[in-house]
Amino acid sequence: MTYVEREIRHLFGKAVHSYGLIDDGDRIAVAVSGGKDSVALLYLLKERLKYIPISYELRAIYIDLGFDPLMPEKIKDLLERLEVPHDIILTDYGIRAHSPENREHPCFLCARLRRMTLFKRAWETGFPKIAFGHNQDDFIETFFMNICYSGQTSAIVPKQEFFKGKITVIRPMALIPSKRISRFVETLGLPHLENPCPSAGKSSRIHIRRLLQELYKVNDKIRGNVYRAMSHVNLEYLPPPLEDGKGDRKK
Ligand SMILES: Nc1ncnc2c1ncn2[C@@H]1O[C@H](COP(=O)(O)OP(=O)(O)OP(=O)(O)O)[C@@H](O)[C@H]1O
Repeated sequence: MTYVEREIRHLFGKAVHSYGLIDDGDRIAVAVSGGKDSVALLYLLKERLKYIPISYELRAIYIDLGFDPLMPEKIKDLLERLEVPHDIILTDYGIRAHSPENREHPCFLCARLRRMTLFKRAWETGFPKIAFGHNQDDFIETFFMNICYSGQTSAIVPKQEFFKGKITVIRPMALIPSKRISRFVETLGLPHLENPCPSAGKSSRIHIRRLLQELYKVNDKIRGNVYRAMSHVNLEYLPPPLEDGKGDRKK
């Protein structure tokens, strides 16, 4: 086994255990876009079943966004090669998000519609736990995006409940940097597809990504430190909200 394979399996297992992501008997819908992250996620979730004492059921869900008519067939082929039962849902969300009818950023509308459809299908098919392929860089970039563009300290989380616990979202790739996933996918020769979205690689996230890459070049500990900083918050050394009026943080 290569170093990257060992490393990825270790980080994946660490996230699953530390954040309590998977229970015996879970029925997990895996949100698969066909990109490297979600393909690696599906592969790792399936592979783990062979050597862990608990069991769970997997079902992949792909939401086609209407950009490329060949995509659904390509995804079907990919999911058949990975031997995972799947649902392919055809929509025009990507096209609608890029049409003049939409006044907001295409990514906002598209992501919202995609998520709603994913939740609905997962719930209807009896797979109330949904796994997403967000990697460690996605966590960090979202953290900086929210600070820079929304003025709030928040990010995405490894485990989150919706609708009073009816749906649980998990992100088992939380501790794995994007580049390591690419290396893993290439080493194992896992099938994956390019994202056909015209906005892919054009969002304001790219500026943040470039900035962070520069920082990581200076010191490779920065990535891990930023990730840790998201769960080590010292509120006493952060200014209270201005609207509070008393200079105190509400208890
Ligand atoms: N069209 C889709 N259908 C189903 N799930 C999706 C789709 N697009 C994205 N997802 C899910 O949302 C996660 C984050 O989406 P994002 O657009 O940030 O993809 P990404 O970082 O390029 O990941 P990937 O390499 O898996 O495409 C994906 O890893 C996947 O789990």
